[in-house]
Amino acid sequence: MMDLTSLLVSITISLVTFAVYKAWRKNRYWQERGVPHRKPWLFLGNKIVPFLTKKTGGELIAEMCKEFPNSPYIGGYDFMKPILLITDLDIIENILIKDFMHFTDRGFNVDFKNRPFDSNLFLMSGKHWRAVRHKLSPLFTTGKLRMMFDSMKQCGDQLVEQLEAANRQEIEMKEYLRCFAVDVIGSCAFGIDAGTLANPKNEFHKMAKKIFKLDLWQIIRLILLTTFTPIARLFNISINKRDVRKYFCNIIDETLKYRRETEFRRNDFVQMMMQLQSQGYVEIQTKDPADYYLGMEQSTYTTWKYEMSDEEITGHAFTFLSLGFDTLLHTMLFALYEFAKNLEIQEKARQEILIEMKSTETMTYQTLKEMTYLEQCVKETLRKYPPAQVLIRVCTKDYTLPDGFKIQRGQRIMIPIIYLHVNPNIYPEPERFQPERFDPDSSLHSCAFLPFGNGPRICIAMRFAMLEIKYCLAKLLMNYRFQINNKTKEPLTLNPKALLTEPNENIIFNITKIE
Ligand code: HEM
Repeated sequence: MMDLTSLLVSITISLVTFAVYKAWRKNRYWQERGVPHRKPWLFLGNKIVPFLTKKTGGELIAEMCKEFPNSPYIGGYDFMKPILLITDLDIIENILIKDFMHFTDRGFNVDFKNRPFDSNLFLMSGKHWRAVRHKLSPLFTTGKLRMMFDSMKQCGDQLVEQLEAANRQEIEMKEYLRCFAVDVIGSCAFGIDAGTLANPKNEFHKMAKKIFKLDLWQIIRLILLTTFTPIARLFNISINKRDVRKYFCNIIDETLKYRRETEFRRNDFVQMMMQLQSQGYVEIQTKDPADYYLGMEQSTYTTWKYEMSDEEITGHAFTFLSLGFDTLLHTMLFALYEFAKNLEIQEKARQEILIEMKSTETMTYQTLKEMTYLEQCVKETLRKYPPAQVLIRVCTKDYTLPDGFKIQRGQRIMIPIIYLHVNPNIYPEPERFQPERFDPDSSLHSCAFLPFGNGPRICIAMRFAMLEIKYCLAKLLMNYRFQINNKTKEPLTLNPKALLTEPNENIIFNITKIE
């Protein structure tokens, strides 16, 4: 009779053999469909955790795309999940814009019903996303941006005051820019004076910095949420760190309570969301109760009512906060770096700013709008250093590509922004910083420049982000000249441990005050 040890050994061997066979079968997915792909590793797919390499996840994906320059789409494996990478601009346009109804979601599976504090437009799907997007879009109209501009200006004045107080010629701008961005979003999202420019060591700044800090547990959480979604749901995994969420939720709760009790009003996201909440529910007409609004072939309509709760307001305010500084801070930092490397471009941008400022006492929303060359410089920065390196979609309704290839419902799609933005066929000499690429009369494909995505799921805060970046750069260029200090280690590389694009090296500037 077989003893217990032999039994356990045979069971283990059988299980391992079965797992290896399953992984091997999965790894043949693209081969069986005739889609060009790089050979995956067993269980790990193509994405060897960026921690083990010196490249970011996006750079690894771009390398794969470069291997097949003539293919409009490429197969890849995220662990054992097949992903389809799209590189052809016309197909991208169809997916993001024209045939959006087949690709409405990003494929996260977050349980918002039981975790309203995790409410995050980026992660939402289907009818829930549509209702919330509809509710939140009015937060970013021109009128609202003009109102927020005043808060930005106060922070800009403080930024220059702090730089003057530091009175240094050799400076790392990163922490100053972070404090500026944290104070702006603190003011615009919650209506509070976060005070980080005045006191960079305060708790608000400490917690804000932690949001995007990738530790091992955060990486595991992200892998579970993106690749093993049923497990994430089963264990009620949250994308946010517990202490960070608790800290900011308390602030927002207190703000809501205070405003209700005192009827105090302020032009910020919290206030605007309270107003939207008091306007009542959004009614969404959907055709198929099983597949919500994607079931276009169904003939019966159903109505779904969506109302925003206090917990959701907190969740959205927290989302705005978390997305509202790392993206902006690094774009401003990379822009200053490029200005410091390209002194003629820096001077041209400064002259434009000074000319626009001649006819006005202080900088206004309108003056900033007239600074078109500065805007081109920001766009060129976002081309070279897109904060998000890929766009994500999931196929929500079966779809056929122009060549007859069928994308099945549930298929995950990635659009490698980081590859498109340095493709020499789209942008000749991609390494050069050349704001002229974005001249108003240049004819770029609608999906060649995607730092904010495109289509109905484009970044909801794009105009807010552009406004803040332009304002901060204009304020700095008016007051200082920037050059690279030779202690900066070049060429710059990207930090493989960061979720968003950021430099691995400390960028040190020599700054000179303009009298
Ligand atoms: C330079 C700054 C920023 C960049 C480059 C950026 C980029 C992006 C990108 C690439 C997406 C996905 C778009 C798509 O899938 O098509 C996105 C979505 C989003 N962004 Fe931004 N973003 C920036 C700043 C901000 C700020 C400041 C906020 C909030 C105040 C914000 C809030 C959001 C939200 C809520 C979404 C989800 C939209 C939806 O799914 O409907 N972003 N952003």
